[in-house]
Amino acid sequence: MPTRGDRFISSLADGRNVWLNGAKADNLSDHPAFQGTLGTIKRLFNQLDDPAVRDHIGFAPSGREAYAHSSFLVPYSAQDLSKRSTAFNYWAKETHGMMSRLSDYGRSMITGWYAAKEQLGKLDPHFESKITSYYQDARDRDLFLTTAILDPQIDRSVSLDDNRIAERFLHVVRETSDGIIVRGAKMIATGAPYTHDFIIFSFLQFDKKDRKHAHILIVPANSAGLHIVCRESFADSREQNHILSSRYEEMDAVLFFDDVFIPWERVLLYGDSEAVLKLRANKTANSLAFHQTVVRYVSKLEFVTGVAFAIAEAIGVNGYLHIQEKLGELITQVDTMKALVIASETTAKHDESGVLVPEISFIDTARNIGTKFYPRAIEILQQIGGGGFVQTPSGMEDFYGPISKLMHLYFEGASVSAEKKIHLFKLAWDLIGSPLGARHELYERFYAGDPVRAYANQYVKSDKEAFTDPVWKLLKEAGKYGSKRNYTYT
Ligand SMILES: Cc1cc2nc3c(=O)[nH]c(=O)nc-3n(C[C@H](O)[C@H](O)[C@H](O)COP(=O)(O)OP(=O)(O)OC[C@H]3O[C@@H](n4cnc5c(N)ncnc54)[C@H](O)[C@@H]3O)c2cc1C
Repeated sequence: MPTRGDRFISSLADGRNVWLNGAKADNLSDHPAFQGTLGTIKRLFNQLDDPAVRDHIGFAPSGREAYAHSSFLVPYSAQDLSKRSTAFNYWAKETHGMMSRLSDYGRSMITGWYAAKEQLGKLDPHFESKITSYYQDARDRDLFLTTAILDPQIDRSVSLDDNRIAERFLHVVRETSDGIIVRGAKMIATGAPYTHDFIIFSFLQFDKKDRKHAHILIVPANSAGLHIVCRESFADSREQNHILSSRYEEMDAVLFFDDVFIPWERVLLYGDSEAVLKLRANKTANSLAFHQTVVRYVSKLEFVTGVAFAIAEAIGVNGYLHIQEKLGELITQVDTMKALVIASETTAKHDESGVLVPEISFIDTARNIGTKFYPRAIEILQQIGGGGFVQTPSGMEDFYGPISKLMHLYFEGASVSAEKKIHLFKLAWDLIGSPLGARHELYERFYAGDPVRAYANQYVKSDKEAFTDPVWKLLKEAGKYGSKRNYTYT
């Protein structure tokens, strides 16, 4: 009997248009660009049917025997929230924080919209029934989801008032009694080649007149006219040399919508720019989804820290003060991120529908600070390993023969054999110097949106008087008691 993972793999043979290196990639599970990653996902999916671990990752929805992933669990209690967190943490640990879009992010967004359906139902009379049936379908059929939110990077200095932009950003070209037809493009969808459905909306600040661009859609990956255009693959099947690239290449893609039909039941909102902005900003969905990103991030920082410790020990530099200072800095990163996760969970509050929502201000802080932590962590790794990363040969096994003895002699480390040291440095190079490693640094800088505007937004959204009142109060008191001059503050 096929396993859940097998069913996931075979479901991808559904006629989707995945483009790689100028050609259509048909058999994804056998394709060198995808097979390692699909093997990883298959293993994770199978865990949901393994009695030894499934309770860490999933739950049995009422009336069903089969487990669903806990990203579909609507949290009403601290226990539910902790179950979600445990599930995110479990898959993140299994993949060393390197797979950011195992669909638990997209699934959490759908779960949030479903959980807040009564409030959100005010935006559109059909929203509640659409999101309810989609949520149940996605949960019970293990649908793999990802988001594609950004509009194509053509010319960021102009807006929809420019026709060149308006025509290329995703918009509705026709409405029929069965649905809408959309044209345009979206960047970037991580995990796109093996996703079932894309959650599509825009970061644009819409005007009322932008109704054709204002929509929130769920688009099946095999929709006719949809092209999934992948970047160059960073997968490398040489497991010993590229452990991370061989199993965690998530793939990013641009989506071309060449007149794609979307049935009304998958059009969550359309035409009302204000309603779209409200749904997009929904705190319940955003908190549940963003919570996953931060839990995942902790695992990644822990992994980088582990690699840094191992490198420092392997070459005997861990006794130097400045190395210890840098290793200590990595621990402060891990602890800061963990503390923010704990803070977001312990200060969670119930929304109007009784859903227990993690505190988003701590999550925003974690996502923002994370854009600086990861590049710094990689910099520390470089400072610790120095030239060791580029002296590493292809692998000891390639050198069995006349210089084998010399290899063992000269590649030996302070505390490890030459073989172990080479493996460790190759793993670290995959993290800091391979195409996959470079992509990860970019990812952590940008996945949560433009970091500059995200930081600025924390100021814009803040309760400014809570900060400035004590300042004015102190000045007022000082004027009254501490100065001969007569200040008058109003
Ligand atoms: C590896 C990777 C994977 C990703 N995966 C996904 C995904 O799965 N789903 C998804 O939806 N998105 C994904 N993203 C996209 C991500 O959300 C965007 O990269 C991010 O929001 C920044 O947008 P942009 O890349 O279009 O940069 P731009 O908005 O084009 O910004 C480029 C630079 O110009 C500046 N700039 C541009 N416009 C302005 C302005 N108006 N005001 C001030 N400064 C400006 C920015 O500060 C930045 O420095 C991914 C990104 C990366 C790098």
